[in-house]
Amino acid sequence: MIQIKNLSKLYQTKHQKIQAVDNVSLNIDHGEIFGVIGYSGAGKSTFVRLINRLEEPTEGSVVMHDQDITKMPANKLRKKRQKIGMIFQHFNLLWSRTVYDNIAFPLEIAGLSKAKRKEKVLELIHLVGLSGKEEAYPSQLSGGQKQRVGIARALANDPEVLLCDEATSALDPETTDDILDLLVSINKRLGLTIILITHEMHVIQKICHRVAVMESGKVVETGDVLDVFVKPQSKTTKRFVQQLNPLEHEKDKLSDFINDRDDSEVIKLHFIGNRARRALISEVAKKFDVEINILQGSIAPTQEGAYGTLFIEINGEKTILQNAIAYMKETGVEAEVVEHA
Ligand SMILES: Nc1ncnc2c1ncn2[C@@H]1O[C@H](COP(=O)(O)OP(=O)(O)OP(=O)(O)O)[C@@H](O)[C@H]1O
Repeated sequence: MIQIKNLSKLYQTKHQKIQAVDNVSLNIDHGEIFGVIGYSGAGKSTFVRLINRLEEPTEGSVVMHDQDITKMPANKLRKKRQKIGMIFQHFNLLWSRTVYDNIAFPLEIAGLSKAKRKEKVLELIHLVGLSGKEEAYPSQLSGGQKQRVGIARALANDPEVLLCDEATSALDPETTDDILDLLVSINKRLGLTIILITHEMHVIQKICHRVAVMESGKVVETGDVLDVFVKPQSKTTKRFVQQLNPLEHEKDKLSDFINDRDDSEVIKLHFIGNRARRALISEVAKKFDVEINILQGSIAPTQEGAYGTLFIEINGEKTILQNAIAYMKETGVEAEVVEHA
């Protein structure tokens, strides 16, 4: 487990003090994919760099497998860092070295023999799907391939933790998905703990088990990804969740499709996990004397199951309508009545 306690970073420039990370405390479990999301300037990069002490904290501690990283002397820290892999938005590859030599680099530093290096590098190249590209230079690779090299290099010394600093932000959506799939498969195959920072909720939705939302250096919300999606508490989290369903915050757009009769209600349904498979709408329509108009909906897979939202307008006699809504709530599907214009 990684225990982060009261971690803070204050930058003091000539003209101002910036509290980049402000008293952050988190526990990250072994083998989980933990996401940190925030807008630009929230303190995400600083936070992730405090974990491996690329930045020195002003206060607080980072305890990784019972070792306090913040108190380690330089030589011990150097050794420990070999067990903390890191990948970056702009890959940070050595441009004059081939794919093979980039991946071999951390193994050279760790003092592995040439034969051992070769064995490990070829295994990693296979793992990240770059077989055949051993002799290519970074300039001859696509963005996704460059990041695969970055991942292989980060895994060279069998790390306990992989830190990902906006690792997919420079990639197109399709390549982003490929890299995220690769991270999930590495997490499963190697049981590797992954901490990733991002400003995209899609990344959190697709691969994270838990998420922390950062704002002005503080963690304003944290929890299981599905819980945070269904019941976002802070304003910032709500904005991030809306990224997944951009139409949702444009409620006035919905109103174009609403009949808005006296005997109608607009309901937002949240389907979580296996409940997303239930044919709830046809069930309700058969069971109750109501009419249901589907306004809009979306569904997204997460690591903990599917998460879907559906906006419906439901018409019927008042008591029947209330009974139908109560029935939907009883099934465990979150149903909230939406105020509309
Ligand atoms: N070396 C530094 N010296 C002074 N201020 C810094 C330094 N690094 C970061 N900051 C400031 O700390 C705050 C947090 O920056 P940080 O890069 O951690 O945020 P972020 O959430 O990663 O944003 P982005 O996604 O834009 O990189 C910002 O106000 C930034 O200007």
